Amino acid sequence: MKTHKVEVGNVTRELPVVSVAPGVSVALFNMLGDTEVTEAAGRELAARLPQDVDVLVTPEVKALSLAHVISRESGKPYIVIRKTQKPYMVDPVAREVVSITTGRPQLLVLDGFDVDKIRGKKVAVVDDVVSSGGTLNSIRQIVEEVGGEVVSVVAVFTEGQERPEVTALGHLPLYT
Ligand SMILES: Nc1ncnc2[nH]cnc12
Repeated sequence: MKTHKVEVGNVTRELPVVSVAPGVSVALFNMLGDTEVTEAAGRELAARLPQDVDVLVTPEVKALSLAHVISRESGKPYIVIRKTQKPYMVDPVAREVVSITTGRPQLLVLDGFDVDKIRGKKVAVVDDVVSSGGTLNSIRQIVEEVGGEVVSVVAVFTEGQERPEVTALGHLPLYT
């Protein structure tokens, strides 16, 4: 199988290059279950986080453990944007986004319970890979709708096009 070598802090990995749509392949980066990479990436990104950030916001599920490490290292709390609306949510705020890895529309939902933790706050969005920017745009809309301000975006990798607004540890090619 074709692979793509990456370095995250002092850790290296060979990412498998997999097809996600006809004519489109990605170097698949999945931190789930990879303690070493999650810890290395979290420490590196926490060190790059602007001081004035109040709260981290992350989409479930692949970036969740990364947000935990950045939170622990920086002392900033984090909020998780869910992919499904739960019956226990109070006045949820939702946006749809098309995911590059699934090709299907996906829901992003902020529990109304978390709105007060974002309103009037400076937010850093935490993600594993920023590719098309669709997830990022939807999260930005949700944050702004509830009165927060996205002042920083941190991700382990950007992918495809250059994204100077994203603080990342590396860049992945998009194979088309
Ligand atoms: N290369 C990649 N690995 C994992 N998730 C992704 N989402 C978009 N691109 C990705």
